[in-house]
Amino acid sequence: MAEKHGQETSLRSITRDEVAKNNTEDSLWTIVDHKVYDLTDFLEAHPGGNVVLQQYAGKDSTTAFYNLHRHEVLQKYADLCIGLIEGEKSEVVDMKPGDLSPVPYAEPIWLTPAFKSPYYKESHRQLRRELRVFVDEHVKPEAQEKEADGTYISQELTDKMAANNLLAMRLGPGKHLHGKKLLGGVKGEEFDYFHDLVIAQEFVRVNSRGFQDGAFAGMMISLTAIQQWLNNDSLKQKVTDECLSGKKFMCLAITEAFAGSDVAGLKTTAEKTPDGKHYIINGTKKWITNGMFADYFVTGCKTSKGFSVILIPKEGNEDNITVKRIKTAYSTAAATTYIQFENVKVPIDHLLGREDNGFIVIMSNFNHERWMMACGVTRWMRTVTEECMKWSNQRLVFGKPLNQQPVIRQKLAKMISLTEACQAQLEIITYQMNNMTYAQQNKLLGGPIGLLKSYATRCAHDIADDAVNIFGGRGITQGGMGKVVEQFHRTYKFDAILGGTEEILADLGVRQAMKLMPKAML
Ligand code: HEM
Repeated sequence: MAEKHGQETSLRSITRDEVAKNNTEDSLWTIVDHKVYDLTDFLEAHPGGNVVLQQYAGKDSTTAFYNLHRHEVLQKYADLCIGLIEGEKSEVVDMKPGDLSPVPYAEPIWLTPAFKSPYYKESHRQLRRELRVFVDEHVKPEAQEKEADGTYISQELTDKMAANNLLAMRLGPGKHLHGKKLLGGVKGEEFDYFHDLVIAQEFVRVNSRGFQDGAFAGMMISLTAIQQWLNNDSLKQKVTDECLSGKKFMCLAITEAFAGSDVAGLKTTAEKTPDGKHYIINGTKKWITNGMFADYFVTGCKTSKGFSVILIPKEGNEDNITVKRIKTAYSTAAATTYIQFENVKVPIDHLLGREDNGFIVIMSNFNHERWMMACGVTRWMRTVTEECMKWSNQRLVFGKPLNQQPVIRQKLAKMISLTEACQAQLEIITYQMNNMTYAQQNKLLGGPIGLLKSYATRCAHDIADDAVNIFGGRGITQGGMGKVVEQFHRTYKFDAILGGTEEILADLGVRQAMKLMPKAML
């Protein structure tokens, strides 16, 4: 059996003449990137069939191979490699866990050699370095498996993330991190919104949209509200500990079949019992991410004079809560759920904030959620741009690489520019977040963050569109060369809808600006 791909020094040296002699189905060798692969026993198993392999028997198939396969195929089938061509060295970049991509624009400017940024300190760089290794080694393999089979994050991975305080870091900066030592040796106290940005963008690199949302998004957008608004301190501590240690899962249950962004139109009711000690909750919720396996539901309800947010534990209410899976455009790994609450009884100290004042609870929570989505979709856009840069470089059309066509270069220029513009705007806003109190952020950043998310998802729309055209049939095929582009094109709309639609957020940005308008005349 051959050594793992990349360990060239231990590979046997083989001449091209020797390879040429192994050109029958009884012994079929081929050369890819100066390495020799024995495909004799792979002929029948090859997904592209045996005929194409026979056409390259004994020959160098490097160009043909990269015209049709991702490099990861060679990493997966490393055992087929039997040697290295004498006097030659492989040239294709063999990425290891944690590596930065050498493709231009595949990394943000602050991670590009020789470029500088005023925003990132050594601790951001250290966190990113260690986190990328963690994500590549532990999260990516499971994410891709679950994305494909539609099942949920494993307890083993959840535990690993909890042990490294990764669940806690998803909530952003705050007291919940104080006293903790984080990846890269970062102290919990120094964790700021740029660390938060690093976390958000590195996780997106698993390229598994459904899994990513199912595993992390629900808790990220609901536990923050518990921290800020739940009045019962011991309950707050208990729930926070359970969720951040990965023992329990939480989701945010606001939207219904009846209303999404229009919170006033919600129909789930919470009525007080005659003794005033409990709420009785009745109603339904729709599109609730990770609701299938949630232990806690942070739920929007109509109360006597308005809208309130209440924490509903599943424990004790098992017979009164039903969950049904909703199939959406993304993988069922997201655990998107239709929920019914039927006479669910919870003590009144499970209320967040004040009764009938739930609007502020939801609104104050939105800034971080929307900013986080802008971090994510911007990073996705970058990954898709990288895919297009690579593909147009290796794909041969009309006898030359695709990127020799000016029309393709125009598309790449647009993709790069849109991605860099979003990242730049994101970093400017992140810097403001770092220098404002929570109250100032609520007052001043709702509009700018709304405009940022709305613009980023519009850019995602354009990038998805161009990327599919660059990839052709592969851009609409799950698996193989176009798999990342296909997934992005299928799922980028989630960012345009979740957490406030593109239109509502654009409008919010302008309305907030209008409120600040002085009596200035032309
Ligand atoms: C080390 C050698 C090779 C391995 C391990 C390999 C493996 C694979 C795998 C896993 C696929 C499934 C699609 C994907 O995941 O990308 C595939 C598809 C395919 N392979 Fe190979 N392959 C090898 C060499 C070749 C060669 C030399 C040719 C000849 C040109 C070839 C032609 C094809 C074709 C035509 C497809 C279908 C691609 C498509 O649907 O777009 N393969 N191969």
